[in-house]
Amino acid sequence: MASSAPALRSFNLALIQLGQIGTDKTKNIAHAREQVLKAASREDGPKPQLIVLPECFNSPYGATHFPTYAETIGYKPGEPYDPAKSESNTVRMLSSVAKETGTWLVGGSIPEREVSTGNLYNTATVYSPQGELVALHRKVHLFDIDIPGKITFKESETLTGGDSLNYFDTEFARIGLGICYDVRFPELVAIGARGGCQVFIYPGAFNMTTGPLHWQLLQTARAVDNQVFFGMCSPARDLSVGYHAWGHSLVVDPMGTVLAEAGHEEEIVHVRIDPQVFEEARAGIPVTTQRRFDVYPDVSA
Ligand SMILES: NC(=O)CC(=O)C(=O)O
Repeated sequence: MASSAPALRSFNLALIQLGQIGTDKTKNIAHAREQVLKAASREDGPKPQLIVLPECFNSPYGATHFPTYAETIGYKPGEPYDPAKSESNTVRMLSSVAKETGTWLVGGSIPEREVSTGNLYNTATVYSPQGELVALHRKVHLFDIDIPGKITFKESETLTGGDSLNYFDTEFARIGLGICYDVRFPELVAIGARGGCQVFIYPGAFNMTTGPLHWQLLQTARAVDNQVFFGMCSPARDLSVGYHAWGHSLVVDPMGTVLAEAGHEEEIVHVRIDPQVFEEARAGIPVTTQRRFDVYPDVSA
C-alpha cells in the first residue's frame, strides 16, 4: 500500500439498494444507471460524493448464471485503460455515469471473464468523477456454504477467487474494497486499516439465513476492531428470483454505531461520514497503538 493516505475529511456517501435485477442484462444496466443519476441529483439533502451499487447488479446471482453474464474488462493496475473503449457494456455505463454526475462510483460487482485464462471472477470496479477506472477488486473468498435445509451455494462451481487486496484514494479518504463473503475474513480489513484505509466499502448480498444473524454483526465487528467506517450495499430482496437477498444496506461508524440502514426494498441510503467520530474513537480507545506484535504477528507486516 502507498504509504501516505489522504486525511479523512467529511463526505456524503450513498448506497443504492438496487431492485429489479432480472434476466435482461441490458435492463439491469439501464436501471442501475437511472438509480445512480437519482442518487446524484438528491434534492432533500447534500449530494453524495461517493455512490455505491450492490454485488452482482447486472446479472441474477447464482453460479450457473455467471458464465452467461460475464463480461471482459481487461483492466490491469498501472497500465493505461480507457473505459469508454472497454469491451464491457457495464464498465462503459459506469464510467460514463460517474463522469456525468461528477461523483466517485463503486460500481457494485459483476461477473468478469479474463480472456487469457478463461477464468471467471466476481469483480468490483471503481471510477473517479472524471470517469477513469481507478481500482478493481475480484472477490477473494468465494461464497461456498452448505447449511442443510437452509442454503447451499457454491460460487467456486464457476468462479475463481481473486488474489489481491485493493483500495483507492479520493480527496476525502482512503477506501478499502471487498465483496460480500470477504467480510467474514477479518485479515482483509486489518491489513487495509493498518495501511491507512479509514473507510471500507463492500458490495454484498447476504441471504435470508445468514443475513439476520451475521450481516450487521460482521460489519460492526470489522468497524470496531479496526476503528473504521464500514458500509455494505446489497441488492433489494426479490422473492421471485432464485437467490433471496437480505437487503438492509448498512453503514457503521468506528464506534459501532449504525449510521443508516435500509429495509429490504429498493432504496437509496444517504450518510454523512464525519471524521470526528474516527478521531475520537482512536484517541479514546487507542487500540491502534496498543497492539502486542511482540506476542502475536502483525498480519499487515
Ligand atoms: N453472498 C455472499 O458472498 C456471502 C453471504 O451471503 C454470507 O457470507 O452469508
